Amino acid sequence: MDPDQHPRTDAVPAPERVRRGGQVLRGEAARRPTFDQLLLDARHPGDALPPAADLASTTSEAWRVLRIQAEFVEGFGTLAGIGPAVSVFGSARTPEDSPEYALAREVGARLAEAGFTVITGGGPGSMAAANRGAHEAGGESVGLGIELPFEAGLNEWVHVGVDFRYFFARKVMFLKYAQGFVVLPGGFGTLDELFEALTLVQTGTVTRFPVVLVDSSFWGPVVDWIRGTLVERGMISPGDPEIFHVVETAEEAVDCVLRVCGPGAP
Ligand SMILES: C/C(=C\CNc1ncnc2c1ncn2[C@@H]1O[C@H](COP(=O)(O)O)[C@@H](O)[C@H]1O)CO
Repeated sequence: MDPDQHPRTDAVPAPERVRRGGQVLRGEAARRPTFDQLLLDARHPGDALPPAADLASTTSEAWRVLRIQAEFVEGFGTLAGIGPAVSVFGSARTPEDSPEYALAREVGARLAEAGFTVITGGGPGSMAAANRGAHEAGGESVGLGIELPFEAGLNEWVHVGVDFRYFFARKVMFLKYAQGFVVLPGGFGTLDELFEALTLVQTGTVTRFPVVLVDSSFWGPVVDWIRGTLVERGMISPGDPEIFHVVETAEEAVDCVLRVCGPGAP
């Protein structure tokens, strides 16, 4: 179904103005679902079209494939020249006056000083802090934004930004252009990005890829569960917890990245 003809979503109140790729939507039109919702959310009526609408629906699905392809082309084209990079993940909700924000900012700065481009989700909170740190340290700051049902936009510290419509296309970019991940305290989004990275290393899809968790007071219970329950119940191999490293400070995080994948790494 063409997004222009799609019924609006009631998931969130209509914001003033949103962007959908090249479109700018205002008022009631801003309640239309995002491209990712149209693709993935089974509640949308496009999934239960009557037979007469099948042809139109099929044609529209085919066009969607091209839009997805275009997203990869744009991402590859924009990021191809960025040099050694580290992706930093963390909460979108981190307040600017919090210790977590200061930590993310220092991580961004130290990564930039070590010669890494800093890639984040381009949003607010810890993402903005890491981009800000990289910017302030004179480094390169990349934001891979995502179109959400509400207006978000790239934070002001992003030098090179790409706005994605599809989460899965964006996730490929985080990984393809980074030499490692630094994971700060965060919620579902951060956990999703962490476990994706762990799975890819575990399955040998990516190798020599440091995954560094910062702040054991936050990550401790997750790490205990992984090292305890997951290993004891045979859900992962005893060596799998070695895929990630837990550190306390921004300095240790960058040292750890350099140890695993830096110029002098084994
Ligand atoms: C919640 C708010 C804005 C959300 N905006 C986002 N912009 C870009 N990337 C995002 C956003 N929200 C989540 N992400 C991705 O997930 C991670 C953070 O998620 P968490 O659940 O907050 O841990 C982050 O690394 C992003 O890649 C308005 O404040």
